[in-house]
Amino acid sequence: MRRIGILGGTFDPPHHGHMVMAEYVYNEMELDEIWFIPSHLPPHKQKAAVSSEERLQMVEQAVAGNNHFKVSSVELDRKGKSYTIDTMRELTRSNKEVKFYFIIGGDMVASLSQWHNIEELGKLVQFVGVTRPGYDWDGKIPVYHVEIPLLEISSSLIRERASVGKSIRYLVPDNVYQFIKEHRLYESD
Ligand SMILES: Nc1ncnc2c1ncn2[C@@H]1O[C@H](COP(=O)(O)OP(=O)(O)OP(=O)(O)O)[C@@H](O)[C@H]1O
Ligand SMILES: O=C(O)c1ccc[n+]([C@@H]2O[C@H](COP(=O)([O-])O)[C@@H](O)[C@H]2O)c1
Repeated sequence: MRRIGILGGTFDPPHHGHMVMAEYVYNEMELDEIWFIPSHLPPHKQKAAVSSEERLQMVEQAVAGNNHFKVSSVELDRKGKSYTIDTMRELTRSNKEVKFYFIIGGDMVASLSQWHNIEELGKLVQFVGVTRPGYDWDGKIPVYHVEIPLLEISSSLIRERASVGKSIRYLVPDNVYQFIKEHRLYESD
C-alpha cells in the first residue's frame, strides 16, 4: 500500500514553512509522496488575494526539483468551497491502494473538530499535526504529531511585507520569489 501525505492550503503564496513541514512529514512518517493541493475557495478563510491559476503556478514552482512532491488541482477543478471531505472522498475513490495522511499546522489541530463531516473524514485519512514540542491535543480525532523547527513564516506575513515594498526574499523558494516579482503580485496599487 502506498503512503501519501496531503498538504492542503491556500498557498497565497507558498513559503518555506510549507516546504519544511512537507519534507519533515515525508521523512518522519516514511511516506512515498506528498501531494500539495491548493484550495479554490478556502472553507474557513477569506478569499485568496491572487487568482487560483497564479497560486497553482506558484505551488508548481515551489515543488519543482523535488521528485516526491506533486501538485493536484483537484480542488481548483471542482470549484466552489474546498471542503476536505469532498476532496478526500474523491481521492480515496480513485486511489484504492493508498493510505492518506492529511498534514496540518499546529494552529489548525485545535479547530479540527469543527471541520465539515470530521467523523467521516477521520476514517478516510490519518491526520498529522506539525507542532511545536509539547503541544497538547485531547480531541476525538487521533492526530499523529511530527515536530519541526518552529518557523514563524506565514503567507499573511509575506503579503503584508510585499504590499509595503519590503523584501520577501528567502521567506519563499527562490523561483516563487521570482514569479511574485515578475507578476507584481501582492504589491499595493
Ligand atoms: N510556518 C508554518 N509552520 C507550520 N505549519 C504551517 C506554517 N505555515 C502554514 N502552515 C500550515 O500549512 C497549511 C496551509 O497553510 P496556508 O496555505 O493557509 O498558509 P498560511 O501561512 O497559514 O496562510 P495565511 O497566513 O494566509 O493564513 C495549514 O495547515 C497551516 O497550518
Ligand atoms: O473541510 C473543512 O471543514 C476544512 C476547514 C478548515 C481547513 N480545511 C483545509 O485545511 C487546509 C489548510 O487550510 P487553510 O485555511 O490554512 O488554507 C486546506 O486544505 C483547507 O481546505 C478544511
